[in-house]
Parts: sequence; structure tokens; C-alpha cells
Amino acid sequence: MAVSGFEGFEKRLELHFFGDDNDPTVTTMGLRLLDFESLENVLRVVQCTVVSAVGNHFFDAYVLSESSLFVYPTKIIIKTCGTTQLLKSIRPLIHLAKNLGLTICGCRYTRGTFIFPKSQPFPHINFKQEVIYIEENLPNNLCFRKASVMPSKNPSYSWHVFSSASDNGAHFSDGEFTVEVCMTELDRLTGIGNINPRALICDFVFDPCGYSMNGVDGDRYSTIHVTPEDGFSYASFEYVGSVYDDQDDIVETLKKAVQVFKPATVSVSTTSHRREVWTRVAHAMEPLGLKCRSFAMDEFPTAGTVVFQTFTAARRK
Ligand SMILES: C[S@@+](CC[C@H](N)C(=O)[O-])C[C@H]1O[C@@H](n2cnc3c(N)ncnc32)[C@H](O)[C@@H]1O
Repeated sequence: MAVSGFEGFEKRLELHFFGDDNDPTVTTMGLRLLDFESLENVLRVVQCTVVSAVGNHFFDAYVLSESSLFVYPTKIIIKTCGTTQLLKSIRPLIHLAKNLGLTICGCRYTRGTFIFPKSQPFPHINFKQEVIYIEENLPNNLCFRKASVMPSKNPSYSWHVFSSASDNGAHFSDGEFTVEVCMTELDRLTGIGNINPRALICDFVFDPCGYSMNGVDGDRYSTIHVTPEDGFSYASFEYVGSVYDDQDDIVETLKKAVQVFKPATVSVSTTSHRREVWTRVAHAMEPLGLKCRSFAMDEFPTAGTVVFQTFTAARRK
């Protein structure tokens, strides 16, 4: 743990793979065939461990000592906080997937602005260094590459995005979107279980404080992580949705997640091929007394449009 305080802001890596479509084990199991020991070895390099796990017909969800890991047949998402070295997982994961007959076709890395940037080890010293490291570890078939720092009015809340894909890397299914919510200066913490009552919950309470949770609902995950310490309190909520869902559900889910923590500042990043998602975010925040202070939008080849919005409580400008 960093001497200065615990770094709540997560680093998030999403890797997509493809294999022989005529091989049913690839489409039904794929990366889920990786044995637990191999996953543990990758996590050891990143410097975290599995603390609890659950799986269903579609994917496996792991709560980590530092956030979460989701393994789908052709997609893997790792989210880690603290001083973990997440990008060091890229090379071993590509190697393990190759042994299963899977080739990487998409990579997306995102993170907010660290509260304690000086505590971050290589290759997370700064975004430029992170991008160099990612590029060095990706194969040449991932040719559409783009890195961007999406600004906000407050420099403490920039959003860092790197995305790359091969020319067959149309890795987001039509209508699917990801919402990443980062909250600081928390006021309370009650009612997490009500955010999605349908989800199977797998969680972990840390000693002396801290809480992590994965929700599993069909083929979709949601995840919440909480660092409650005074002075650097932080919580994140992330979920995958579809534009074909009831649009009011998107608003209600976001409202419930933010109401649990009553944060002073909320930043929300949405990644989607559709416009309607980010407009819903503002509709969810305004009734909670949160005003949009900044808005940034950028296009990423094959990953889609990333919209980054920051909101602060109307009482604290
Ligand atoms: C639950 S994890 C989640 C991190 C997540 N990114 C966040 O900050 O919301 C971090 C919290 O657990 C606490 N914690 C206690 N033991 C820990 C451990 N062994 N590893 C990581 N965090 C631990 C930290 O002090 C912090 O409050």
C-alpha cells in the first residue's frame, strides 16, 4: 500500500480475442479454460490476488485484493487499483490465449487521474509511459491505435484512454455500452444490494476497511469498489448495458449507485456506438443535485465513442 494513502482510482484493461469460429470450445469456453494457477500467475505479476469468485453460464467473475477480474470466452477485463502493475498482464495473457488458439484483436486501457501519482510504479509513472509500454507489448496486427487524455474543468479528473484493434476487431457488440463511474468525497455508504436486485452478488469486506463487489446478471457484470478512508475516500461503479434495455433502467441504475455514496464529485465515462447513452447520464445526475461541470467526447477506432462528464454537488462548486 502506498505510504501516502490508498489509490482508489483503478486502471482498467479490456482485451478481446478471436479464434476458429468452427471450434465450439472457443465460442462456448475459450479463455474460461485457463486454469486457476495460470490466472494466479498473471495476477502475481500485477501484484494482486483472488479473494472470492463466482461464475455462471456466460462468464467468471473474480473479486481481487485490488478490484476485479472478469473472464468471458473471448474477452477479459481486469480492473486494479492501489499500486498494482496492471499493464504487465498484457504479454502473459496474450501468450496464454495463444495456447488456447485465440488471437488478440482488441485492447482498451482506461483510467482516471491518480490521487497519488508519485506512488505509482513503472509502467504507470505517467500516461505517456503507459502508452509506450502497451504499444511495445501488443502485436502488429493491432494497427488502429489511439491514445487520448480527455480533459475536465478540474485537472484532477482527466480521463485517460488507449484503444487499439485489428482490422477484424469489431469487438463491441451492437448496442452494448460500458459505464465507468468514479466518485470522490463520499458522504455515506448504504444500500449497495438494491442497485440491481436481479444480480448474483459476490463480495468481500476488507480489514480494517474497504469493500469490493461483483454483480453477475446473465451475460453482464457490474462492479463496485469502495475506499472509505477520510481524506481520500473513493468509490467506483461500473456496469455493462444495452441501448435495447428500457432507457429508464439506465437512469435508475445510475441514480441508485450514486445515491448509495452521496459523493461531492462524480465523473462518468461511457463507451458506446450510440449517442443516447451519455444523454441519459446527465438525466440521472441532475435530480440528485449534481451539476455537469465539464463534457468531453472522442472517437476511438472500433471501440466507439467515449464521453467523459464530470458532475459536482450544486452546494460545492
Ligand atoms: C476495497 S479495495 C477497492 C479499491 C477500489 N479501487 C476503490 O478504491 O474503490 C480498497 C480498500 O480496501 C482497503 N484494504 C484493506 N486491505 C487491503 C488489501 N490487502 N489490499 C487492498 N486493499 C485493502 C484499502 O485501504 C481501501 O480502503
